[in-house]
Amino acid sequence: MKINITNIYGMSGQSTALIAQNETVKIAKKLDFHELSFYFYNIYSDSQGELNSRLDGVLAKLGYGDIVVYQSPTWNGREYDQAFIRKCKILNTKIITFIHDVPPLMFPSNYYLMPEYIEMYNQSDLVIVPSEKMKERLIQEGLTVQKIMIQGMWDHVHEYPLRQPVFQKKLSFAGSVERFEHISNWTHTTPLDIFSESNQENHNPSVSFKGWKTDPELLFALSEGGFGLVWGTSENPVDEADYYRLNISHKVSTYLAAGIPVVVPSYLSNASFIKEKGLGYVVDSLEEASRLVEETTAETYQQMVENVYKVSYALKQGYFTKKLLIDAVMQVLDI
Ligand SMILES: O=c1ccn([C@@H]2O[C@H](COP(=O)(O)OP(=O)(O)O)[C@@H](O)[C@H]2O)c(=O)[nH]1
Repeated sequence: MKINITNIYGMSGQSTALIAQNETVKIAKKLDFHELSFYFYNIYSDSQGELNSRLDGVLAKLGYGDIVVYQSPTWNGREYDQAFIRKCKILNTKIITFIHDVPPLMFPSNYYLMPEYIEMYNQSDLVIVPSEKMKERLIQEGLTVQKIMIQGMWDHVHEYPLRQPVFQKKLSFAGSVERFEHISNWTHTTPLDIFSESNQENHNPSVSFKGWKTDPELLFALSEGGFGLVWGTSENPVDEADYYRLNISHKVSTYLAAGIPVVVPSYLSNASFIKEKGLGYVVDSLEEASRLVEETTAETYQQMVENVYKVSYALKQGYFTKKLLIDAVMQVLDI
């Protein structure tokens, strides 16, 4: 019996979906998982026969009774994922569905697809969901799988030599200004560095655009000091779409892996972890975010950096994912 894990290729290197799946596989390989690779393409250009042959190629190494960790979705459309699951079932594999994103919840226009996604999830022996809130939501939608695990945190694996963060009253935001549009209009006291692709001309003196950085560049720049800001797609939390509350944020892990404390909205699904471990501030508005950073003393900052250091080690080594994957496999094996 082998343990396999799916992966995706062919998307833009700036796609967080691709980064998250690739990173999970990098960690899983350290645990001797075998990779099943999907290419991102327009599946509607395939006939049924072509799609079938393509999947047979992907599954060539899959053995009867193996375990498959299916990183969901493949982003090739539900028909592709459904065909993949059917093939896994023919080989009597045990399926661990690792839900990264739930397309019917991401965009209201896709909500009608929910029954089909729930049906796919229900074929699993175990489901990994990002948060407790997502678990509750999917159960409401009809999820019946008995074994459900909560992911809670992304890892951010790296071995870059970074700096020792220095106390600065500064915030950094690493995320697309197209998606988090309001962030460029930041008007609060604390200066904000934005790491994003952007063609906007910047006339805002409180904001400094740093451009899109590669992973080592980004982590090095963040490690200089200050705080990492996490915020949803709406400036006002009451307007925030449900999805950001159900998911877990990648940038939280990026900041922590760079060694800096974070400022996160109270609706973030893992806000309580940030609070309990003293990794930064949990706030209800951007005004509060700026105010708390302004009020921070050098001693408080140093204490936070020390707290972050321990979590940072775990994230850099991929411990959250390793633990999750090992626990998931043990559970489907009833050990
Ligand atoms: O200059 C940049 C800015 C962002 N990122 C990556 O993009 C992620 C943020 O993606 P997203 O905004 O989708 O994260 P989330 O909304 O989940 O926090 C970060 O964690 C980084 O890994 C990067 O590599 N370079």
